[in-house]
Amino acid sequence: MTNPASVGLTAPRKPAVLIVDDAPDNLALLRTMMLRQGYQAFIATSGERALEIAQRIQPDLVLLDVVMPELDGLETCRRLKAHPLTARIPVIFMSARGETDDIVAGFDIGAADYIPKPLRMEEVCARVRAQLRLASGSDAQKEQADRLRMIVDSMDQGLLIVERCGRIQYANPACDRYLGYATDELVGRSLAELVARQDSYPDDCAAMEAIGNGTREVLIRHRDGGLRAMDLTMTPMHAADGQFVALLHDITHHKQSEDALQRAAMLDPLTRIANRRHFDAFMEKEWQRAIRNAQPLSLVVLDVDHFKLYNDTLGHAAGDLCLQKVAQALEAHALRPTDLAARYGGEEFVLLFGETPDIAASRLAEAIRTTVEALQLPNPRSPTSPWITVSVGVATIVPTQLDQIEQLFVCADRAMYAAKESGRNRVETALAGAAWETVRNAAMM
Ligand SMILES: Nc1nc2c(ncn2[C@@H]2O[C@H](COP(=O)(O)OP(=O)(O)OP(=O)(O)O)[C@@H](O)[C@H]2O)c(=O)[nH]1
Repeated sequence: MTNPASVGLTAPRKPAVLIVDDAPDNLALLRTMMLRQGYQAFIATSGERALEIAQRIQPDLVLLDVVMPELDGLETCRRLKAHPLTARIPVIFMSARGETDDIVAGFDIGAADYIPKPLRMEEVCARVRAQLRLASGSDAQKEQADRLRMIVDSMDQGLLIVERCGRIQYANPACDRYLGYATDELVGRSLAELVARQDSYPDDCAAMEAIGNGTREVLIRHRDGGLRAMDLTMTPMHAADGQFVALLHDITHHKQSEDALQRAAMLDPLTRIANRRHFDAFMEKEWQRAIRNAQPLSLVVLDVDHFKLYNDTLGHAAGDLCLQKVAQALEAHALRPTDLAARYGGEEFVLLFGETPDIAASRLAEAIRTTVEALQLPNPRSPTSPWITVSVGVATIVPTQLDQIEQLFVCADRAMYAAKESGRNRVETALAGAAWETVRNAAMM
């Protein structure tokens, strides 16, 4: 029943009471009483007429005589309850018969109350008042429930009501999109099952405890088998002990762009190989690992020969392309997870080879040098070669806590400059044994 007064959208209107009785005296008396109570009063002298009026005006209450010719009160009430427009209108029976069967039958078909005849007007008024109060209360409740349902149904976030052990009691329509299951398929499943976990828990309760209260980032197993990154917020429902409201917010796109940003921050934009920042961080980790495992670490520093001439002859754009090709050739030689090729700046590149002794590193450096030369990128004015070539310095160390990364760079740089000085397009290896000790001692002084 949509009584605008209970919705609170318009000015309160007087409750409307439909009085149905085949006795005109009764009708007149009741009508007067209802008007005096401040209600609108409508009258009908037969069941058929009552049904018509009720559908048209949808009163807030019907006072219905049981004994009437043709359509009696019981049948009228049954039809009122069967019609969607009038089903929720409270009906109070009035009957002189007072027989238990009638009273029971009346309540069974949905009557709200029963008043025996002869009518005592004060009692009639009190019962009408009570029923109107009840009806307006349940209207307001329904209104509130409808509004809540509308909000939950139209939410973009997934909302679940979950028991302490993770059993899902309710899921809103957004969960379908988030998890790939229709809402009724989710009811009864365990939320813990849907959350991908690294560790194993003895049971779902333990898993739910691990998920815990508050917001955390989780990977949700979608029905299609894929994993989706989501924020899961678990809030205990104080009104329902042991139950939680779980809110799911998809952050996959956010995570993807975050990952893309992170990856971009590690790459050199021109050559798409690692940049200096990434290389330095990688070097730091490999350095510490080499100390722990007492393993050799080799650094290769590489500089393009006569690159200024190349740029001046063929233009800066061709120079950029050349650097990209050299970078690809380098990266093709950094194959292990402990290897990394990076552009260190300008036309200078570096490669780190973890767990690689000097002989193997020199061989790798030589392979890189020949690969670049074999690219046959013409460098027409180079006095060294008709092609682009590189000068390469290699340094190897088994680092200890006493050593510093800079020492290794200094050695590899010196070797690279030595390669330049001795004619370019060659590999020079720095510091074996005593020579390395000289640098090590010099660094410690
Ligand atoms: N096209 C291009 N050129 C660059 C880039 N970064 C540095 N260069 C150029 O690389 C050249 C390096 O020149 P130099 O340091 O004089 O050395 P070089 O000509 O290679 O001579 P050697 O190293 O002695 O063999 C300069 O002309 C820089 O402008 C870049 O990103 N793109």
